[in-house]
Order: sequence, then structure tokens, then C-alpha cells
Amino acid sequence: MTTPVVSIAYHSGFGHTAVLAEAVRAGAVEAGATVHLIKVDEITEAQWELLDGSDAIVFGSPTYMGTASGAFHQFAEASSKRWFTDTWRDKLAAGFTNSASKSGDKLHTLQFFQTLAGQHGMTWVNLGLKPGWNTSEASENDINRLGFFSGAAAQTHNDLGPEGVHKADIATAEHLGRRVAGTARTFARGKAAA
Ligand SMILES: Cc1cc2nc3c(=O)[nH]c(=O)nc-3n(C[C@H](O)[C@H](O)[C@H](O)COP(=O)(O)O)c2cc1C
Repeated sequence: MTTPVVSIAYHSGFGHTAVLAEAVRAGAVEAGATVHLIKVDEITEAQWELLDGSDAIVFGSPTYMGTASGAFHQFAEASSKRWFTDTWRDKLAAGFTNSASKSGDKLHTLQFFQTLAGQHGMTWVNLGLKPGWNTSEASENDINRLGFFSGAAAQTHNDLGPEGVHKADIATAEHLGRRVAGTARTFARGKAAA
């Protein structure tokens, strides 16, 4: 059986987004992937090489001032070294973010990830879930309760620590991990058969 390699390249200033990174990892492991969890603000040369050897890279960052954090942007800029050599071309990419407000302009962070993936020639894997919590009978505990399509989005109250990350958002991030791992396996099989 093909074992996909999924890397999660993320930043978390105060630990909330790290909870989601763990959830993406758990989902991808459940779907049979080998997973590397990489903190982009502490990334080593060996970890850059892990990214280079991955089938899929999942980008994760809190939303700060309506975009990914400065630390994530620094990583994105540093990835230009890979852009010159097309090292990430045709890998899969996906993304997740967390912020304090229900919207908080999180969509812009996910769109930034999509642009980054596009610049590298990567193929974007969306969330693949219908929106939750959008009828009178729906619940805030629904998976994809914030109704995003392009990636996994979470909202954590400003006055709560990482233990306050919403269970539905954790489930949404786990789903993304499973989806990326499954898609990576399908692509790997397709390449092998081509
Ligand atoms: C500098 C800064 C900017 C922020 N900007 C936003 C924002 O634009 N929208 C929002 O909803 N929350 C914003 N927040 C709140 C964070 O997104 C929120 O606290 C998040 O849970 C932090 O995740 P982390 O612990 O992984 O860093 C901001 C927080 C900081 C520190």
C-alpha cells in the first residue's frame, strides 16, 4: 500500500493553532499517512528537506491582522528558495487557520495559503465539507461550523487558552488531515500507474 507523506508547516504564537496542527496530524495518521509536524518559526535545514520529500504540505497559521502571522510570512518568503528550483511543484497543499472572531478575516489567511501554493505550482486540496451551523436546527457543534470551503477554520475566544479550542473545529481539522492523506494516496497511485 502506498504510504503518503504529509507535512504540516505551521506557526502558533500562543498555542491555539498548535491544537489544530495536532488535529490535522491525527486525521492524516488515521488515514495512514506518515506525518511530519514542523514549526515554521524554528524550522531546521533537515525539516526543509522533510518538506521537500513530502507528497503534501498543509500550511497553518493563526490569523493576525487579517492575514497569516509574521512568522508564517517569513517562512513563506524563505520558501522562495524552493520556488527557484520548482522543488514543491505538483505536491498537494492545504491550509488551516484560527482566530478570535467568528470571521476575523480568516478567509484572507486561507487565500494567502492558496496563493503561496499556486506560486509553487502545488495543487490545492479544499476542505470538502458542507457548511455546518447554518439552519435554525443546526448547532455550533457541527463540523465545519464556520462554513468554510477552502480550508479548515477555527474560532477561539480571546480569553481562553489552547484548551478552549472548539471541539467542532478540532473535528474539522481532523477531517482536513484525513482528506489530504487520502488525496495524496490517490495521487501517488495515479503517478505510479502513469
Ligand atoms: C497580533 C495579533 C493580531 C490578531 N489579529 C486578529 C485578526 O485579524 N482577526 C481575529 O479574529 N483575531 C485576531 N487575533 C487573535 C488571534 O487570531 C487569536 O488569539 C488566536 O487564537 C491566536 O492563535 P495562536 O495561539 O495559535 O497564536 C490577533 C492576535 C494577535 C496577537
